[in-house]
Amino acid sequence: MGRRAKNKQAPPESLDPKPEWTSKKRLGKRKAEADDIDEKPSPRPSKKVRDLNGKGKETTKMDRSSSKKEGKKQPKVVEDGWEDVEEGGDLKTHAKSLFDDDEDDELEGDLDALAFDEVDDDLLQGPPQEFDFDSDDDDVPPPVSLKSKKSKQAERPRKIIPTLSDASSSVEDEDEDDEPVTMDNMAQRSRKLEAQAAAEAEIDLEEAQADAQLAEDEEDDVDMDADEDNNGDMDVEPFHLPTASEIEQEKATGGPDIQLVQRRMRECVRVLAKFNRRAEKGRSRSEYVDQIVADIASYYGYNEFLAEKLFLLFPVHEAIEFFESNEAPRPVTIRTNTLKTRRRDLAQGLVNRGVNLEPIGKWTNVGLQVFESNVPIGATPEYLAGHYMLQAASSFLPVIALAPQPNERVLDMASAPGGKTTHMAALMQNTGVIFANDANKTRTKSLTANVHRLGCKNVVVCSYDGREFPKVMGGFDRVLLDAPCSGTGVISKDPSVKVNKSDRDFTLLSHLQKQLILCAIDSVNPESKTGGYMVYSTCSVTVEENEAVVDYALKKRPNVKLMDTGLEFGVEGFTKYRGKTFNPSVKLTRRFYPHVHNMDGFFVAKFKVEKRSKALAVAREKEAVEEPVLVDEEFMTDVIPTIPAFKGFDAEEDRPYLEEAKRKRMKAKGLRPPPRSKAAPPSANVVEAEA
Ligand SMILES: C[S@@+](CC[C@H](N)C(=O)[O-])C[C@H]1O[C@@H](n2cnc3c(N)ncnc32)[C@H](O)[C@@H]1O
Repeated sequence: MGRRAKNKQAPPESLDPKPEWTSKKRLGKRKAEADDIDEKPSPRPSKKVRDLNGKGKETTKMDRSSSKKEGKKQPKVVEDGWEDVEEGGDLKTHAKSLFDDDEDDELEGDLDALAFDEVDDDLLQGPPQEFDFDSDDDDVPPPVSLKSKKSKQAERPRKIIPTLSDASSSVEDEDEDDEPVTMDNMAQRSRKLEAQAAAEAEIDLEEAQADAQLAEDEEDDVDMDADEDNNGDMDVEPFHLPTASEIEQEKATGGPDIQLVQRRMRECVRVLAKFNRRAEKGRSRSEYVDQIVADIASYYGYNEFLAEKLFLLFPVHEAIEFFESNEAPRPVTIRTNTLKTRRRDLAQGLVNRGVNLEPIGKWTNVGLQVFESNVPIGATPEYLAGHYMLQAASSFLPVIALAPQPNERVLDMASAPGGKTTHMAALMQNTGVIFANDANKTRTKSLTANVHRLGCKNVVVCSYDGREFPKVMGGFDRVLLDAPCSGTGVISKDPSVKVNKSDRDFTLLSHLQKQLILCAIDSVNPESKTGGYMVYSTCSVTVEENEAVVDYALKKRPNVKLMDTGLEFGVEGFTKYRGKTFNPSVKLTRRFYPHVHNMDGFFVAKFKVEKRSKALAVAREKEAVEEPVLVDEEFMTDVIPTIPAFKGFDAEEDRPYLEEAKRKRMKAKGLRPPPRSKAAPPSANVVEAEA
């Protein structure tokens, strides 16, 4: 679809009130059918996802408000406490004062000069090349106007596992959402939302307690499980996994019925939660896992390989939440370009055009979340004047973690189309120098366009393979490697990821990422007076693109260590994953998930680079050795039992242990061990007695 078409406001969709799940639809084509919108209005409120501003805002907000705000409202501009803050300042302090009532009168620049009374959408869209809608994951403007998101939301499949939080999808919020956000009511609404957040926290606590109670009740409820349906009714047919021939038959008849798949997923979740009690006799855990993965793949339209890879990242119940969240769009967010304006002024200008927006949250002093707009948000005069960048909230994170300082020398190793480069330029107040590199020359065009549009004067654009650094240049105070990745964190934006990634892609990507991360580290000046940092990020959630890459870097470069990212939220990185153990410090990395943080899936790791020295290498090696090593029980026989007051080896005493160890080793190699000698085999009791 061309850009023009993408930006055009979609005509209102008619929503047939026929319940979505009454139709006997077959799976597979569900996402592709245009008439789905008519057929499947969501029968209940969309899932509420906790917003990062801590206000408990819901993604459904856009839906509700969009229908209410048809007229071109021109809210009057008032002094409402949109106190803007210096980029790079103390975020926490500024966050506190974000909605204070003292107004900063000093206006920089005059937006009126740009103000258009009537905005002609088509005119504003202009020729395609004027806008950077390049395919970068982070900085893609909404493909259609905000209003059309409404129909996309309505398309969302019903949740498989309803949670308590769904029930609390607040009715109370609706009154508030009826009202457009204006400069008048913004501070007041913010306070209200914060109160709601507190209430939500309480609800969460109650939910957790209720869950705990439920778990306890389930313990006592042994016999009921077998015949209960999801509503607790006793007379439904007990669930059984389909046999191979039943599956064959399903395939022959065009795939399973959607309701059947839903029920099967629900039941598999239930069984896997308490396998020993609920599984059918003779069925293994892996059979249930295989079934639920196959059903997830067909229900949500993934290839089975990726469905399994993503499924395994989470506890079963949470995995469904993750897949669900990929079906809903993330909030549309913009980043104020503080080189040209202040957030308050930008918000004022956009509100005047009928844009419904709010600050994203306290963790950023430049982000705005757009709920609804009468004008295409990627083509307002403010956009064209470079006052903001359309940018996913998640893509602010690596820049915040890197925290580039004025007058530094910075490398953005994979930078197109420049969302993060231009953010860094703003934090550096257009001082110092940023080398914005991208291997893809074509993509550097949109990077250059953004650099110009946003008025960044400290950026040098270049196009090398990142693996050529630091040979081409090095000695940077800070380096950002926002690595090329599979995009498993941005599936809601690019659903093609669901089917176009194979095992080989992940292997190749992980390999490239490992090469790039070493080059990024080596490009840092360890003697930098102000920095010496490297941030690695991806918009993917897979372990091989994230923790495994970071762990590899730690192993290969003893002169680096992981640091706290400084980000206020996010889930700790994995230190163990499916039999792999990573350096314990990998838990300092941060993961971000759509179903938890209501932003794209993302990963951020921050490294401090020190001077290479032999002593450091030895120290790191020692640290690594001193870490507890998990040994498979199979090999435990090689370990000499710890005996208090150990007085040295006694060959005769140790013989049974050594013999036993030898027997096990031989068995492991498939050899037949010799019969045991007459000496008693070692046992814990013997050791204790001897001790
Ligand atoms: C996730 S995108 C970067 C997004 C960018 N940081 C931003 O915020 O706008 C990854 C980029 O890596 C580039 N890339 C791929 N392989 C590369 C390589 N070997 N060296 C440098 N850049 C590469 C791609 O062209 C792509 O633009």
